[in-house]
Amino acid sequence: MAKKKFQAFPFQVGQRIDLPIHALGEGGVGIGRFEGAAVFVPGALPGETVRVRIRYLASRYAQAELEKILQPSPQRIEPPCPYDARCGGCQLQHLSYEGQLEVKRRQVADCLERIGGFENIAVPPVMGMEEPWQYRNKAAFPAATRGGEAALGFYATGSHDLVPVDACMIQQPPCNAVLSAVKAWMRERNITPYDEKTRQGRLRHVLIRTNRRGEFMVTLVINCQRLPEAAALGEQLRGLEGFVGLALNVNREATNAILGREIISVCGAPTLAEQLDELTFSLSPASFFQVNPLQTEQLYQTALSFAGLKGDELVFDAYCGIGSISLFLARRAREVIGVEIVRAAVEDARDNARSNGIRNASFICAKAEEEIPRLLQDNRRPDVVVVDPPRKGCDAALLQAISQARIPRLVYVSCNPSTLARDLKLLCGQGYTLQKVQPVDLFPQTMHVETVASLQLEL
Ligand SMILES: C[S@@+](CC[C@H](N)C(=O)[O-])C[C@H]1O[C@@H](n2cnc3c(N)ncnc32)[C@H](O)[C@@H]1O
Repeated sequence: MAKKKFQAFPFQVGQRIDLPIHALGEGGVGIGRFEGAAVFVPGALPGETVRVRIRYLASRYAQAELEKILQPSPQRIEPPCPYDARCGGCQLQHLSYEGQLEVKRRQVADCLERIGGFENIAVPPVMGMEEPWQYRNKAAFPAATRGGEAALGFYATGSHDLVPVDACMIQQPPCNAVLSAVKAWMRERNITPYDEKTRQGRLRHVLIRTNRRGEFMVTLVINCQRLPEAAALGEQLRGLEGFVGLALNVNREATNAILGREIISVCGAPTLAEQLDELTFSLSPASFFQVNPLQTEQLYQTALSFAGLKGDELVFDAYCGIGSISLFLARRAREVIGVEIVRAAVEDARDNARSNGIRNASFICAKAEEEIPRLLQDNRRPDVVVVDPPRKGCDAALLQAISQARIPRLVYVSCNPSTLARDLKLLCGQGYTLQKVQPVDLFPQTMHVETVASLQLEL
């Protein structure tokens, strides 16, 4: 059954209206209201008045195309990246960095108020970067044929249309030189890009992982079992400063997942090392790792300070990934137990603990919502629980178990302010008080924001 349209849209498709923009929504889309109806306008900024053409009426909102900026925001700037209008990677390059941080602060405050019902919580300024460029340590460039030529680039927003790129301004420096070398090799060796429709072509993605020491590792995701020409690429990459390794990843499935299971080393080392604070992490092509190491240190230091550890605590780290937060905490706690659903990440976490000489952190491969209640039933009572769930937030069963066990302190690290606000509301309905929140900018030029919240059990 077709969804009922908003009762009284005061306009029709194709109509032009002038609209003040008051907020940014998901994906950095400007939001305005016209006679009560919400209108989404890509490219428009809060504080602007814009002329738009209505393109689409959904059940509760309209989408419109920006035709003219009648009154620009003082925070509007010329996007420095030449691919900005087409590439789907960044959404906020047309907004000054100061403006980006304020938009993110307001987004967190708005979710806490609207979804969480927290009216009196002060959201401090977002912890931003001094230099909000060249921060990413990982890029996955899809390959495709464009204009009869093999190309690497990024997809346009909401599509699989490749925008060929020569350089990306948010990647750490070695990435762009490596990208050029791989593209030259593709042309010289006639490496055919994968075609999603025909499922023909050999190269699907090029993954470039870098670190703050200027080192890099390349993984070619291929739609075949072997790629003999990769040896020649290995030779060329060895000539670039910072080369660590080249690997193949076989992915022959008709899937949107970038990586397949099999990884074959071509030359060099199979992992790249990255340092966070004094901890060293060894990253294989498939390992999850935060993409902005400098800001990850800020995020984890904030979580650590919110945890208020004195040295004799037992801490649970739910959704621990490769154990990076756990290892940060373990240096200040008696014991840390991390719980993570992905087996390979748990193995990485154990290796990382070993290689950093940390003996008081252990890792369990399980669903947090099942394992943590089990640990609590076995009388393992933590002093602090840290949670860092995926975008959908924590499973309600986990939050229920934590509050029933009356765990004194909780630190919530979140990549989604909406689900954070939902979960904080639930916890505060069960005896916790929200003490403070701190947003941290791990993804400059994009709409994403991380937030750390601290909760205390009311006595
Ligand atoms: C946002 S990441 C956090 C990773 C880690 N704390 C870090 O900072 O690198 C969320 C993690 O939760 C894991 N995960 C997803 N669902 C889970 C579940 N039900 N139980 C345990 N872990 C889960 C994912 O595999 C992922 O590693």
